[in-house]
Amino acid sequence: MAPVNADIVNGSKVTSPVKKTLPEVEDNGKRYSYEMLVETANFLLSKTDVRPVIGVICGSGMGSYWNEGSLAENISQPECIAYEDIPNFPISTVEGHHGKLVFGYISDVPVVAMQGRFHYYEGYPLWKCCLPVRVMKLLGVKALIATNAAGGLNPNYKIGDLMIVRDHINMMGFAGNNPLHGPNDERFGPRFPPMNKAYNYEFRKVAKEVAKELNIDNMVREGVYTCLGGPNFETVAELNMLKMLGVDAVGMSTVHEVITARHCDMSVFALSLITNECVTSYDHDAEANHEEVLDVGRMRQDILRDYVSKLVNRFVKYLPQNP
Ligand SMILES: O=P(O)(O)O[C@@H]1C[C@H](O)[C@@H](CO)O1
Ligand code: HPA
Repeated sequence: MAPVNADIVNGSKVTSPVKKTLPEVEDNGKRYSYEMLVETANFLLSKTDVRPVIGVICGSGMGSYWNEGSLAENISQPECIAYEDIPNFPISTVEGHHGKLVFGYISDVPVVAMQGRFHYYEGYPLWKCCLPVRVMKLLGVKALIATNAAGGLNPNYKIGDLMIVRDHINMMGFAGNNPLHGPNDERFGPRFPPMNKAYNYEFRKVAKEVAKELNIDNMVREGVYTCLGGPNFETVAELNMLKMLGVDAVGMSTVHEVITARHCDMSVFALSLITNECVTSYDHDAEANHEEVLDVGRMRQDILRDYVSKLVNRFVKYLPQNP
């Protein structure tokens, strides 16, 4: 029998979305202490003079790469630090997620942006996916803006719409998989944090006002997001179940980041870009795919950049002041 060529499948060259080999993606039960994250934060503070007050996580195709016109491109005086150069940081493995922290200014507000996030399906445990959120907290960040690409389950949503996240359903948490699972360090937050005000009311109100000012309110919705483990897209039966539960948009991120941010008392705003229609009927031919997700991200990058920039500018006045 001829030896198997790992690069060739069904006669064609494999174009794997994994762009980097993972040295050790498993956590092996090892958790990072508060002191290790302080070390990470101090390393970053020694590399830049920017003292960010807002953190932005760029979702798939939503500034997760450095593209002319993207949200990340709109950061002025940018100082980039690759994840692989940051002590204790994971690395990005997903196509369209660059793997850099960008320090700089949006609308004159000091920010730090993640160009590329970490997903559970990459092999990282949830606490490690959310490690950057805790690092942001230690850097002095007071508010998190998490963006994501998501499938539209609400039948009124169209591809290219933006959904302000009003609330989430933590499906993975129902099965006991939670970023706060394990020993609690009170220096970050309480053992039992509330989640009924996870998505800041003022931020959502302002976001709807800004949508009107930018004349994009016809494409801005507000709804409920859920995160599944991925990496496969959902079955028809799964989507119909989620629809019955009141989910408007389905993705593979954000929920655990928001839980981590709220645990350490950061204010949160989240925005989903509807990149595809969720297929809820067996008669439907369409199949979800990552290329479409990235394409819609590119299609909406100008609107998203302008929207998030204005939001940053307006959110500042709602940030908690130092005691
Ligand atoms: O990082 P986000 O949540 O924006 O990425 C979504 C979920 C998967 O990673 C990917 C699927 O295309 O897009
Ligand atoms: N399902 C899950 N995650 C996604 C989708 C989807 O349809 N689109 C973009 N990310």
